[in-house]
Amino acid sequence: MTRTVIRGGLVITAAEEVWADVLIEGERVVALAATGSALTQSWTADTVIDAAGQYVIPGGVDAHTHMEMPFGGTSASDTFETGTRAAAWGGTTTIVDFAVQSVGRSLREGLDAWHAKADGRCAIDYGFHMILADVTEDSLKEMDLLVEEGVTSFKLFMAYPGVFYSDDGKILRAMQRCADNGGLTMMHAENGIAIDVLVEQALAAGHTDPRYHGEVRKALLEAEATHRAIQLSRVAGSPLYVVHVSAEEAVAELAQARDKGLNVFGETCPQYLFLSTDELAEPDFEGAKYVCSTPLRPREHQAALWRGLRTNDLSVVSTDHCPFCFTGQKELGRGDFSRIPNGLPGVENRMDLLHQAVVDGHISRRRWIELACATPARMFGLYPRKGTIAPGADADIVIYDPHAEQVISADTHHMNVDYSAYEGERVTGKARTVLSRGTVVVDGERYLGRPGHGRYQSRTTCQYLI
Ligand SMILES: NC(=O)NCCC(=O)O
Ligand SMILES: [Zn+2]
Ligand SMILES: [Zn+2]
Repeated sequence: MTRTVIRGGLVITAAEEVWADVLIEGERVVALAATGSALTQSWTADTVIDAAGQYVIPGGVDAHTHMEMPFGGTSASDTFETGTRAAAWGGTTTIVDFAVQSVGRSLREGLDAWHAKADGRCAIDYGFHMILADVTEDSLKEMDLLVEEGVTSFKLFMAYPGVFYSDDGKILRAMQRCADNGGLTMMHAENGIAIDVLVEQALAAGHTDPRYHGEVRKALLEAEATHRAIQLSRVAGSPLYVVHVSAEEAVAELAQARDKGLNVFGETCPQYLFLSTDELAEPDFEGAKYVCSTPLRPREHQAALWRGLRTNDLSVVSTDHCPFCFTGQKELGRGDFSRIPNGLPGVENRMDLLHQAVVDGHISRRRWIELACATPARMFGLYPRKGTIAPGADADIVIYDPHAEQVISADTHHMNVDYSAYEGERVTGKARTVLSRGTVVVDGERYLGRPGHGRYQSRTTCQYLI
């Protein structure tokens, strides 16, 4: 079995920071010991990676991606091959993507379709959540089978009527099922019925520009849906994970629920922390690049998000990576903002943007790892195989240079999309060497990974419940 030693770095996990050497055998971490100790001196290895002056962190776990998802009359532009390669470049070594049930079809068909897209193509490890687009007696029964086979989380939509939307009755039934089978309900919490009225009224008034996307998808309608989702989950007795939280008022709903000791969790995304309605209002239809749902909010909301990340009212930062090219895809919505495909690229940028948050003093180094690696792994049943560096864990490890300076740009990124949402953003820190299950997949400017290295991850149920 190949032995690799990573020497001299600062190992950072959610629990501690320690100057330690890491011994890897094959695909797993087998030991950690203080740098320079007699024990580590005795370790022999086929490969020695010098991490002096660097951080040694667990590979990122991005629990919210949409590779090649059909949406808005087109398909997300990253395939599993290109998207997972870009993730690796950015220091993410596991994604959990959303398989989609089509209306009138079974969950099994949806899941099989996602395996067909992903299997044999991913550069890094991957798992699936299931989007419930059609809650029926049959699909409710199927949920139990999926949980048994390791698809343990289900996304429901209070938004997008006629596409993914479920009414409260369907949501309650799915939540009740999760209460029985241990699944975790993930909620897109926006009042889509009310939003559609406002969309119609905005278009009728000639308000067609991308910025109106932000105006009709009101913070109060995110907060209302978040509140309703929480009450429904209480009635059902099931845990709840609210995805892509962007509004201060929604964070307040989560905080109130969590103060009661409920198993209610929140996720936010870098776009809500670093971008705002200022970008959505860019002229010449450029704002379309920033159309996603929930929408970007006025900058004043960001303080509540950062606070939530510190207090754990928000527990996870995922990307909701759902890229659409500006040319030919976002352009579908010229003259009608409601036809702009919803979603932003970001799977490559998350670890760096969150490190910038460390540099800026918003969060600590350990909290960075907790939000981006450990908690998503726990939340979605991947821990401690993923999300930490410890004996027995998969050797998904990033040697991270905390002093590297970079400017984010579409000219240099690896995502298959023709713009960057963070174009020109200066960040300090960069993944230097990335290991996926013991294999070096990125080494400086060299990509050494391959499609098919990534392995499907069957997941246990949520390990984060109170
Ligand atoms: N978020 C977004 O705009 N697109 C992806 C689909 C979703 O997560 O709702
Ligand atoms: Zn969503
Ligand atoms: Zn999403």
